[in-house]
Amino acid sequence: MTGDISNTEKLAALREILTYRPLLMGSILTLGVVAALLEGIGLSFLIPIIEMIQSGGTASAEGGVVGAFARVYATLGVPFTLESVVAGVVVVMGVRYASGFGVMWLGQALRTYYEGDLKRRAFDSALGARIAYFNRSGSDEILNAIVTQSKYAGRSVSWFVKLLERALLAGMYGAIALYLAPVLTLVTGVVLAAVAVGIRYGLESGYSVGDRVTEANERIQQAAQAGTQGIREVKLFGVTDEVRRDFREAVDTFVGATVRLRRNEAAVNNVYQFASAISIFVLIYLAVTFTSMNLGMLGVFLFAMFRLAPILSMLNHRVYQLEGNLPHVVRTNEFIEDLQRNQEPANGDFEDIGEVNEVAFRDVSFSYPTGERVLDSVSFSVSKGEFVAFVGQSGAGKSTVVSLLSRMYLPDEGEIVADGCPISDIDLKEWRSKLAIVRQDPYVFDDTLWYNLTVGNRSASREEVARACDIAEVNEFLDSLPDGFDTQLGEEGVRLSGGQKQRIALARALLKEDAEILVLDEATSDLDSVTEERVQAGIESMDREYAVITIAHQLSTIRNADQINTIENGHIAEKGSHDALLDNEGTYADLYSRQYSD
Ligand SMILES: Nc1ncnc2c1ncn2[C@@H]1O[C@H](COP(=O)(O)OP(=O)(O)OP(=O)(O)O)[C@@H](O)[C@H]1O
Repeated sequence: MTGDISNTEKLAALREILTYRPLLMGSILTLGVVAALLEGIGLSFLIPIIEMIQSGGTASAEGGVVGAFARVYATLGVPFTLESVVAGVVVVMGVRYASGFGVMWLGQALRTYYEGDLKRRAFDSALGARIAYFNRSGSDEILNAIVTQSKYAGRSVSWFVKLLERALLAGMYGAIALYLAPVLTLVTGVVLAAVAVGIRYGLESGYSVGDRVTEANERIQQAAQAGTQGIREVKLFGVTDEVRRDFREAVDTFVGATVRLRRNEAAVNNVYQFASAISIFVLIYLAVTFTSMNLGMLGVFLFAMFRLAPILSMLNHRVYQLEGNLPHVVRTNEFIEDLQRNQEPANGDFEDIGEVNEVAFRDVSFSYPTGERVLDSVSFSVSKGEFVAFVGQSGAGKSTVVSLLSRMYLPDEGEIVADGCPISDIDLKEWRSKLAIVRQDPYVFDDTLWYNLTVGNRSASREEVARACDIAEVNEFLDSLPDGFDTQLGEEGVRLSGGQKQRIALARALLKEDAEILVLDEATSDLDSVTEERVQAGIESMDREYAVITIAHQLSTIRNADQINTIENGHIAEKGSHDALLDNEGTYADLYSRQYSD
C-alpha cells in the first residue's frame, strides 16, 4: 500500500488503538485526568501561599481561590496555616506524580500488549492462509509485517498515550489561565494556534514522509535478504553490483526520508517554542499593564502560561510523530485483514472418513490464479498397495497434481475423491494427516535431527525412527553427525547437502503416523543412483501399505510402478505399465530410450 492515507483511515487507526483494550485505556484516561486535575490544584496552591507570605502567615479566607482553599481545610479539620498549605502541596503533587507514573506504566504495558497481539494475530493468520496468498504476496513481505511493522505499530500506542497525557495537562493549564485572564488567554491561544496551523500546512504531512520511510524499510529488507539468503546465486550470477545498487538506493531513500521527517519534527518543535517564548514576554507586559491581577494570581497565570507553551509545542510535535507512525498501524491491520480473507477453510461439518483405500482424480482441470490452464481433464486413481507414477517434461503439471491432492489449491473443474467422498468435504487437517508428502526441496527446521524426523509423529519410538532412517538411508550419514539424533541442523548448526535433506524428509514422511498415501515428488532427485535405488527398494519392501504416487525424472525409479502416467501440457497423454508403455513406443518409450540408450 502506498500513497497518502485518508482522514477516515487515520481515524480508523486511532479508533483501533483507542478501543484495543477499553479497560486499560479507560484506566490510563482516568489517571491522566486525575494527574491533570491535581496539577491544576497544586498550581493554585501558589495563590494562598503568596498571599500568606505577603501578609505574614495569614490569608483572608473570604471568597475567591483562597476562600475555597480555606473551606476545604475547615471541612478536613486542618488549620489553614502556611505550613499546612505547604504540606497540602506536597500531598497533592505526590498523588499527581503517582498518577503520572501510572499513566506511563500502563501506557507502556498497552503498547507492548498491542504489539504482541498484532504479532500473534499476524502469525496466526499467516499460518492459516492459503498457499496462493504466499505465492502472491511473497514470504518476505509477510515476515516483515510480522516482525517489523508490528513493532512500529506498537510505538503508535505509546505516542498516543503521551499525546493524551499532555493534552489533558494542556487543557488544565488552559482552563486556569482562562479563569484568571480570559481575554489574554484567548488572544495567546489564537496566536499559538495560528503558528501551529502555519507549520502544519507549511510542511509535508508526517504521514506521507513516514510512508516513504516504511516503504524504504521494506526494500532494505528485500535487498538484504537477496544479499544474504541468496548470496550464492548473487555471487555465481555476478549480480553483486545490482544487489548493492538496490540496497543503496533503498538505504538512500530511507536516510533521505528519515532525515526529512526528523528535520520537520525539529522545525515544528523549535518554531513553536520560539513563538511560545515570545508570547510569554508579551503576556507579562500585557498582564502588568492592562489587568488588575494581584501578585498571587499573576504568579499562577504566568506559571500556567509558562508550562502551557512547551506542552503545546510538544503536542504539535507528538501529533506529527503519531501521524508519521500511523502507516504501520494501517498497514499491519490491512495485512491481517487481507490474510484473514484468504484463510483455508476452517473446521466445520465435515465427513468422517476413517481409513482411505482409494484416491481418484475425476476429470480435474486447474489454472493458477495468474495463468493459463495447467491441468486439463486429468483422471487417475490409486489404491492402497498400488504404486502410480507420473513422468513428463518440466512444467508439464506434475507437481500441480500434488498441490491439488494436498488441497493447497482447489480444482476449477472435476473432483478429487477419497473412497468416493470429495476431499473438499473432509476436514482439511484430517485429510492432510492421511498424506505423507516428500518434496524435492524440503524445509529443514532450525532444530535437532530428532525434532525434524519426528515432526509428523512426536511419540515415535527409537526403533520406529531407526527403521525409517534405515529405509531412507539417513543411517548412511548419521554416524558422521557430531551429536547423532541431537545434532542441531539449519542456520546455526550442521549444513546438510541436498541429498541428505531429501533423505531426512523421506524418513519423517515414513514416520507420519496416520498417513495412508505416500507422495514422492522428485523426492530422491539429489541422490546418487546407487543410493536412490537402495531407497526405492527399501520403500517397495516396506510392511506398511501405502497408496504410492511418485513423480520422477529418473525413470529407473518407477520401473515397478503399477501404472505410469505421462503428462504433456497438463493432460495425461498415455498410461500403462513400464512394459506396456515401452511397447506403445510413445513419449515414455522416447524418454526412456534417451535416458538409457547406452
Ligand atoms: N504457484 C504458481 N503460480 C502460478 N503458476 C504456477 C505456480 N506453480 C506452477 N505454476 C505453473 O504451472 C505449470 C506446471 O507447473 P508444475 O510445477 O506443476 O510442473 P512440473 O511438471 O511439476 O514441473 P517440474 O518437473 O519442473 O517440477 C508451469 O507452467 C508453472 O509455471
